[in-house]
Order: sequence, then structure tokens, then C-alpha cells
Amino acid sequence: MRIIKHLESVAVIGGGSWATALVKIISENKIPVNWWFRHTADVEHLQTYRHNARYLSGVTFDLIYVKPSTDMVAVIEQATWVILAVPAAFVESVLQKLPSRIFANKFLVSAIKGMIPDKNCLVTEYLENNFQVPLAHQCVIAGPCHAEEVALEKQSYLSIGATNIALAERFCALLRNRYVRATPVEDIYGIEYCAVMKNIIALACGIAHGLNYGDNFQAVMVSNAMLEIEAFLQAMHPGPRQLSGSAYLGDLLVTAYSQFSRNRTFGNMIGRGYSVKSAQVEMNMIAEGYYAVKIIHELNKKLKVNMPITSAAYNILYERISPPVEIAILKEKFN
Ligand SMILES: NC(=O)c1ccc[n+]([C@@H]2O[C@H](COP(=O)([O-])OP(=O)(O)OC[C@H]3O[C@@H](n4cnc5c(N)ncnc54)[C@H](O)[C@@H]3O)[C@@H](O)[C@H]2O)c1
Ligand SMILES: O=P(O)(O)OC[C@H](O)CO
Repeated sequence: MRIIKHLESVAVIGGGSWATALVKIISENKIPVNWWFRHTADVEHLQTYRHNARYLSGVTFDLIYVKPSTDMVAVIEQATWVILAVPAAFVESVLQKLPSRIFANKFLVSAIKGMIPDKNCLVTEYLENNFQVPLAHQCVIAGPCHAEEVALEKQSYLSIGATNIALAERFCALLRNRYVRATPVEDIYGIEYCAVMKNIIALACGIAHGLNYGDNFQAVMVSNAMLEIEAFLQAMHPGPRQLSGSAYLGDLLVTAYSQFSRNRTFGNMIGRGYSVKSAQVEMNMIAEGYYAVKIIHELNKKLKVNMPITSAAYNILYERISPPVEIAILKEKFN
């Protein structure tokens, strides 16, 4: 597929950290970005001060390339690519008023590392079922990459999952720059599920850290997590995949160990005794793992995969079992 960058145009849906980082990367490649926000005040702030008022506000934008708006239909209609970058829990409410054929002839990219609550499906599946976007027109953004480090222009790596590798390669070309390397990957469902599951593990690592468990325990937790992820993926979407790759293990490591991780931070608060509500209120950011624990737990009722870490997180977050008790039970299951 021939890539003519100056003919590309992108719509980004979402005003959080990851949307901000992606708009930075793409607009700095001189590709026009229509950027949808929920609030008019955020649009006006960006137009006046050239930065996002709420997230990564140190990043400034060139308004020749970046056009903010609250009119989602207009934002989407003018673009070839539509990137969804809102937390999964809000996808349905954010997209609910769109005409059903709005995405016809568009390429959809999910930057979301979460699943749709109640429907218990992946974002790619949701787009296929609810907006008739064929999988061949979709990509997912995976890989170990924190928005905060993109803002600082630290060397980062993205994996672009797609069944249509030519499409993934075309999207990679919009992202590559001095500090971002982007690579196409064929295992779209595998990396999408892995991105969901690594959030659960990071949350569990945070809980253990909050309870004063150390690096020794976390290393064992993370290595056991890889077994859990592998078993779940094989049950859900069997296929050859190298889990030591950066889209899988790499993404788990960055989330489990980074100071920037939302999921680890949220778990840490739970381990220190915060309630779910108070941890969520304190954060101003969304820990996808909280929702993912429930969804994966429900999907696993059928699959019956041995998932001790996910079960422990579920018991703590949804059954109100005390974190010290649950992690003490979990530690006996590790070798
Ligand atoms: N932040 C990262 O480094 C990073 C990296 C890769 C993928 N992701 C994924 O990107 C997605 C977006 O996460 P983020 O980190 O940008 O979010 P964030 O935690 O930085 O910000 C929260 C977002 O949720 C939105 N929001 C809050 N309440 C809402 C509501 N009621 N309705 C609609 N939207 C609401 C906010 O406007 C904001 O866009 C997630 O799936 C996340 O896993 C994030
Ligand atoms: O590390 P978190 O929990 O902030 O999640 C962000 C991204 O998924 C990291 O790749």
C-alpha cells in the first residue's frame, strides 16, 4: 500500500493523557488532527493557550494542524482515520448519539486498553457489532508506552495490531518520529486482550506494594502473571504468539513497575486501605484494570482458566475481601 502522508487526516476522540500524547505525535508529523473534547471550556483553552487544560499541559500544539471541537460528527466526517482514546467504560456513552453509518469508509484505531462493560467485549468487537466496522478496517495501538514519557519525548515503542498488515503499516507511518518506533503486529485480538490483562496484574502489584510486599514478591507475581495471561489467551484466542515481545511482556512490565502507571497507583491505594470510590476520586485518571477485573472474571466463568491473580483482585475489589487476607492466600499459590 502506497503511503501519501499529506493526504492523511486523523480524528482523535478523547481529551485524556493518551489522546494528548497521540495528538502530539501525529500533529508534529504535520498531519491534520481534528480533536474531540467533551467540554467547550477545554476547546477554548486549547485554542487560547495551545495546550490541554487538564492533562499533560506542558505539551503545546501547533493550531495549524490541531483543530479542537466538541462536534463529534464534524470531527469524524473530515478524517480518514478515527482514533478512539477514551477509557473503555465511557465508549458507549461517548459514541451513543452517532449515526450508525458514520464510520463507513473510515479506518478505526482503538488506543483503548480496556473492554466494554456489560457487553464484555473488546473495542474492536464492539465497533464491528455496533457500527459495522469490518475488522480489516481496524487497528489497535499496543505496546509499553506511557503518555507522560511521550510528552517528555523519551524513546518509546508502539505495536500496531491489525489483521490487515498493510493498514497497520500505513498507520505506523503516521506515528514514527525521532523518539517513536512503531511496528505492525498481526495478532490483533491477542495484543488487545493482553493490554487488558496487564492492567489487572499492575493493579494487583500495586495492592501488594501498598501492603509493603517488596520487589522479590512482585517479580514472582509478574512471572506468574505471564502464565496466567498465556493460559487465558490460549483459551480465548489460541494461536502462535511470542509473549516475550514488547506488545505483551513489555506492556506488562511498564505498567507493573512504572511510577506513571494508573493501575499500579490505584492498586497501591487499595493496598493502603483506600476504598475503591475514594481511590477513584483521588486519581483524576482512570484505572482500566478496575473494570477489566470484573469482565475477565465473568468471561472466565465459562473458560475456567486457572487465574489466581485475577481472582484475588476480583475478591478484593468486588467481594470486599480484605487485601492483606487475599494477598496472603495468593502468596501460597506462587512458587
Ligand atoms: N495514559 C497512557 O499512558 C495510556 C497509554 C496507552 C493506552 N492508554 C489507554 O488510553 C485510554 C484513555 O486513557 P487515558 O490515560 O488517556 O485517560 P486519563 O486517565 O488520562 O483521563 C481520563 C479520561 O477519561 C475521560 N472521562 C472521565 N469521565 C468521563 C465520562 N463520564 N465520560 C466520558 N469520558 C470521561 C476524561 O475526559 C479523560 O479523557 C485508556 O483505555 C488507557 O488504557 C493510556
Ligand atoms: O500504566 P497504566 O496503568 O497507566 O496504563 C497505561 C498504558 O497502558 C501503558 O502502556
